[in-house]
Amino acid sequence: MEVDVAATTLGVGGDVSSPSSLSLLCGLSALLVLLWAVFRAAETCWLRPRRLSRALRAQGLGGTAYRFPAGDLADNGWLNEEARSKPMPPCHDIVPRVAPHLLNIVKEHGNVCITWFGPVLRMVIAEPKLVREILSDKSGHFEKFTNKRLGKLIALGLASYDGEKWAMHRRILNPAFHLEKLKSMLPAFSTCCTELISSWESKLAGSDGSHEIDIWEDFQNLTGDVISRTSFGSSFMEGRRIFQLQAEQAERIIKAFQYMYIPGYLFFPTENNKRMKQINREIEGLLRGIIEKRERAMENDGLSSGNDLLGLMLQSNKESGTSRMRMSTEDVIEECKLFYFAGMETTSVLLTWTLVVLGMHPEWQDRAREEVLSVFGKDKPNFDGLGRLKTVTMILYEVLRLYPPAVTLNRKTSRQMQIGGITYPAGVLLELPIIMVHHNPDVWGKDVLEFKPERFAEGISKATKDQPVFFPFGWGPRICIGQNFAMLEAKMALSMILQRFEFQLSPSYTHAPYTVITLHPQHGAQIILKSL
Ligand code: HEM
Repeated sequence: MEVDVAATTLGVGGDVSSPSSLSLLCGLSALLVLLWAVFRAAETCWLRPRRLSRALRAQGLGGTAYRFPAGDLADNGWLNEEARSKPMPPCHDIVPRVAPHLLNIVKEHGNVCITWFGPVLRMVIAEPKLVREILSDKSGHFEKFTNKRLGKLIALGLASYDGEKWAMHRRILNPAFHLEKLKSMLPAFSTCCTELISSWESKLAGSDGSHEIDIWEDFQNLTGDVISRTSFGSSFMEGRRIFQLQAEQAERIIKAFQYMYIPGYLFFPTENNKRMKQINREIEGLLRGIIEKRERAMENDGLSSGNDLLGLMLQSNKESGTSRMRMSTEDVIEECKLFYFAGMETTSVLLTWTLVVLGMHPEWQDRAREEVLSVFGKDKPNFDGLGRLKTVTMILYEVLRLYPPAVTLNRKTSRQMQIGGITYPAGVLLELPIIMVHHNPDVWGKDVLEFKPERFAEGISKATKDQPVFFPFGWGPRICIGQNFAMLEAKMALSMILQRFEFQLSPSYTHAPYTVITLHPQHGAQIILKSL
């Protein structure tokens, strides 16, 4: 009998179901997968970045890897123990502390340069005009870059989509943020602020007339409550639970973030990874419950969708035409998750720095209070009055300039394109350090590091020498959808505080801004409150 040795060895033409052939097939497949994985890793981490780097360097661009201060990157982003323990004077020159890595690179290589985050190549673009050009995105060819797996654990939604999906979501969400709709949410804002004020008043009642308070935590609770009430109306208690879970999730994400350049890291069965997935499941379950309950009420009982963000979003979705032009329940869940992530911490950061800065500059605190009392007296602030607060608006803008909650923004080139005379291949990640643009003396003047709300006396467009380069809420088509919401909330809270209290920084306060996704006060924000 003749045996086809080659066919048998390879399992071709032989009995493929025999154990040895099967294991050979499995072995071959595993080898192919391994080869593919090695190729992908080499392509992503080595070949592609090097190709991009060569193309950019050939045009005269310089750069180096991020040089962090030596030491751990463990629990707070970029600062090591030594840098962390050093208090900084209460000045507003915070870039060396919050973005030393970017400052070093830009100092050495100029406002447009190459850098590396692990194996990932990024372009740092700190040139104000170019940042504006990129955010304006006239060509429509810039994309966001989001780690979709990590994003899913936080929130995907509007902020991470591109192209048609983004346009559809933005169109559906826009009506919920119109000023008229925000006006109807004002009672929710003032209810939450009243709760905060009452808790401060009761602390003061048991004291000798002044009391130290850490506003950082209080403002996070306030803005979390505002999002819960304005998003979910009567279901806001479930909203509160979501907000607690989201807060824990944010901390865990930060822990995971430092390992994210390891391929497949989120699949490792670490304690942190497992808990993040568990939290995400619980949040999604709660949100699905709230959404389905609301949809049932709208369909079966003919109830109106309500004037909260969820109701307005569902209503707008319903009116959006065919199902292809509508969001699915999963999409709505992601958008609700995003409201917390995009809207809670950013606004609490703004309020915190505002009180800290007004503690450093009591003359502006007095001016703001005078204005608030002249518009509202001791009455509850109303929508029209909040729109007339000029000094308060100037103060909030100046705080957003010096302490932008989102320190850097990012984009990706979706195809080859020219920016500032340089040709960028497709797929280049662009890091836009907003904080450096906001602290650039060439556009803001020599007094750039001083707190001078008067630079906004004639609005944003006149605050800088040339075109506006004020980007706390981004710019262009992807400008923050919640900016009016946030400004209204901040004005309401600040007005109610100024009506009742005066405050100064506590001696126990250490000025230590640092970035953990947004710009936090590292050691809290302790102020001393006195009743007026
Ligand atoms: C002081 C408070 C806030 C600040 C500083 C802020 C900042 C920003 C910035 C800088 C962007 C643009 C990101 C980019 O271009 O890459 C953005 C987008 C966004 N923000 Fe805000 N935000 C604030 C409050 C809010 C609130 C209260 C909400 C919702 C309740 C919100 C929801 C969003 C959403 C959904 C986007 C994505 C928009 C899009 O991509 O089309 N933000 N925000």
